Amino acid sequence: MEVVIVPDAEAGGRLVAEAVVRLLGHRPDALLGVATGSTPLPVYQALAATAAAGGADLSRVRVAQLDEYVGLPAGHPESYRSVLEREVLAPLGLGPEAFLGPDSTAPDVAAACREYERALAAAGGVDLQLLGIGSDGHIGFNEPGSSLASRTRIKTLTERTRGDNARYFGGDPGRVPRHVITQGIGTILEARHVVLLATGPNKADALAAAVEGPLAARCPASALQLHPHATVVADEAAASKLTLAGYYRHVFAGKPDWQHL
Ligand SMILES: N[C@@H]1[C@@H](O)[C@H](O)[C@@H](COP(=O)(O)O)O[C@@H]1O
Repeated sequence: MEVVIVPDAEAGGRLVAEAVVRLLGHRPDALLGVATGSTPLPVYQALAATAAAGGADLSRVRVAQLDEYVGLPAGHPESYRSVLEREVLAPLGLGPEAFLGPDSTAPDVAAACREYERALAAAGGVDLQLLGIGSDGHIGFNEPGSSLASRTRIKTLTERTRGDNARYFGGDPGRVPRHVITQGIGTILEARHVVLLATGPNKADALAAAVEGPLAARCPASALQLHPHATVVADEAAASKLTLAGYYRHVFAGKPDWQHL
């Protein structure tokens, strides 16, 4: 796992956007796995700015959803599909044909999860998966205790995650859906490159457990230790509890020009 410590969220966004642009240079129709939450926003903003300046052709890129609430009506402004339409598809100039996601309003949600797995495989798999990290170490909506081999399925949110996400529901954790669909940890690990972003002091404990703790279902993000091409991009605050931070900085500072993220 490569750990890159950046001065702030914007610098992290630029770095990851550069990796996406490089990927699109040799795979213009790459399938980009996109996460919601506040953390990846600087990536989407940097990508949109690069495209607007003529530095990237996003016309053929495709995006795949990581997770979704269950129980919100189609088109609800806080459904992750709506969020991704606002924060990713619209700024990148992509239409609905570029989008892959599970149907969380299907009468048979379990079948919709299986169907989404099939759709991801039929699309050739995810080339680069962007991830944030929950304060409890979750990735996607794989809460602590999730099987490290799990596939796309229904999960129940912890009260902590409902509390963290209450800010999108008028501050009321009771309005945050209890159930969600998430790509499984096994699904996420099939992406060819996984990039986890972490910013802010409230991610420091989770990030330390993910990067330097034991591989354990207790911290779902620790599963990235198994991935052959995983990159962690963290700001100083999120990286503040990494005991090997000095080594990570040393590695990145001495990285050969030809070796990209
Ligand atoms: N399901 C999402 C995750 O994909 C995201 O990583 C996490 C952190 O969000 P934020 O980046 O806003 O801290 O929130 C939600 O629970």
